[in-house]
Amino acid sequence: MLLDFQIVHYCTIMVMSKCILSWRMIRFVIKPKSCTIISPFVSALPQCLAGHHYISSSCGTYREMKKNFGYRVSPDHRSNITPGNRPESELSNADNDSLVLDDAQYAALLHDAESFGAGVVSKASIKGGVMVVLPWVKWGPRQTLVTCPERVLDEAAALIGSLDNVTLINKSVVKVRYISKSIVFGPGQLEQLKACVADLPVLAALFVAVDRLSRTQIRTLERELGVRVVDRYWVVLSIFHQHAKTVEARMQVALAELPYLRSMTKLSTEQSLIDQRIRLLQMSLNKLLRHRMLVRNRRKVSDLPSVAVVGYTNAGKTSLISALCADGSIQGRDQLFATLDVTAHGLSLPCGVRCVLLDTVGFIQDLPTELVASFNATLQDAAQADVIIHVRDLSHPDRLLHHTTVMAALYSIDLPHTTPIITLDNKADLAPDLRVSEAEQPCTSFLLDDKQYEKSCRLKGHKDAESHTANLYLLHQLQDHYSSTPALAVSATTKQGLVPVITALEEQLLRVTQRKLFRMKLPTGGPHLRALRSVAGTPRETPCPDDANLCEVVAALTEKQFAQFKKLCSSINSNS
Ligand SMILES: Nc1nc2c(ncn2[C@@H]2O[C@H](COP(=O)(O)OP(=O)(O)OP(=O)(O)O)[C@@H](O)[C@H]2O)c(=O)[nH]1
Ligand SMILES: [Mg+2]
Repeated sequence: MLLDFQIVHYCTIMVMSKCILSWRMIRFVIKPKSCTIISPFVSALPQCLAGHHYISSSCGTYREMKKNFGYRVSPDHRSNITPGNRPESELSNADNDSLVLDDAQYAALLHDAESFGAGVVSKASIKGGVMVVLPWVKWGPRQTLVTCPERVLDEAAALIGSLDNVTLINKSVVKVRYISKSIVFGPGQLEQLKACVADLPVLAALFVAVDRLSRTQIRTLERELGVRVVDRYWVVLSIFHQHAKTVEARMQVALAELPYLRSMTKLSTEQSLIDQRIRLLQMSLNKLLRHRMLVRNRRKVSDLPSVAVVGYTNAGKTSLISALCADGSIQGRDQLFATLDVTAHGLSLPCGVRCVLLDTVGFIQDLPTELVASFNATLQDAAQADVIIHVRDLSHPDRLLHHTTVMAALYSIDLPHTTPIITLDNKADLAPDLRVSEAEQPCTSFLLDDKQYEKSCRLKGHKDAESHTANLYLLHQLQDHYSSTPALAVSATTKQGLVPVITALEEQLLRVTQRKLFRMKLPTGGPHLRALRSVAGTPRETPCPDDANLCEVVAALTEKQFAQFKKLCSSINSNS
């Protein structure tokens, strides 16, 4: 989990630039050893939900949701789902779309996919005490200045803390000069580790906190130390296993597991069996991808904007959604990757526009590309969101690294540079002195466009530079980017700073959906008001203080909706 030079270089290129490079091109050009995972994003939202406030709890039966959203709601939310009141006409419209999988096809797909990708890591799960060792490269191009070993070690320990049935019994940093393909620690360090392991008789496994260990490295360490050795990829996969509730999430985890298992076996029969399972699983996922795309297109027609809430794991995404939607049933948890199944939550903005907040899986630094690739089906949904809310943990000492990781992940999914990103510094209650003065600043940023990218390509020269100087230079670039990104200070716990967030969200949604705010006075309960409701959902209505028969209405309308409303009004006027 070292943020080595390559990664820093990669992140910086991403942060300072990007957009004309696709993810594949970036991999080709700079060969990052690892990257960041963003996970199930869903933006498939049906028109029929426009009249509901909380999508996760009141948008129809579970079956209907699955059919119309293109994904399942988290099981935690199932009990909250009550029969909805979708008009029949909308149901049949949706069902007529023969390209979208129907309920039975969808269930069959998920059933097959689940059996192709039946848990692998879970079979070899560990129970008991775990010791964490972080090999830290102290000098050279692989050195990182963005974070420090203690903080990286803390994150590794937090990963262990997020696993059920496992307890952390020891953690330490071992400074190394380099990590070779077969050797992680030098002979002296290995001897020290042996002594340490011998002193811990209850030890179930040793977690070597690097993103990925080779089969040879694992074998050598296990032989020398006499204890099971796992790497960061394995630990994250195990957390995913334990936290993934829906079949879709499990499918994607399985797709990440199988190549891992393949790399750990030498037997060709086992390898070909795994290859076959990967192919079948990939086919199922491709079908799911196509299905999602169709449902997403349908959503575009439905005019219900989506907002992807993204951020580093444990930054407070779920808690923020809970605070914004005032929904106590959504609970954040102090665990890494607590959210692994995407859920959608309806939010009514003061202007009357409804949008959907998508709670997503957190990002984390240094995860191998296979894990990212396996989540491709849902990554694409993130790129389609109308607005991104980036939640940062202001109280975290590694906030610069977290910010970089998330930005790199957003670039990697080819997020259009026109998509507004509202950055929030959450947990401001824990760090009251930071960023407070910046609350008044504009709070939206965008990814850089192609021209800006080209301009920033001067970074090329730094490959040749002295590694430490280059690392320092890159660190400064990252710091500049971090501090120049406008952000709003909030606290999901104390609800401080939520009003500016709503205002910023409203402003961006009106802009991206090309709506304008109209204020008018209409007769209370009259046909004009009904006409407005029929085109604009639920506009904001308040009784008029100077006339009891009128109400003041604020509605956000597109040009098309406004023309419709005008037409309806003229026919009402001509009839009366
Ligand atoms: N003090 C404080 N704690 C917060 C705040 N927001 C979230 N937390 C806590 O931070 C922890 C993580 O919150 P979550 O909402 O689960 O974070 P997340 O980003 O959804 O995490 P993952 O789903 O695991 O990626 C929980 O213990 C929350 O109670 C905040 O504003 N202030
Ligand atoms: Mg969460």
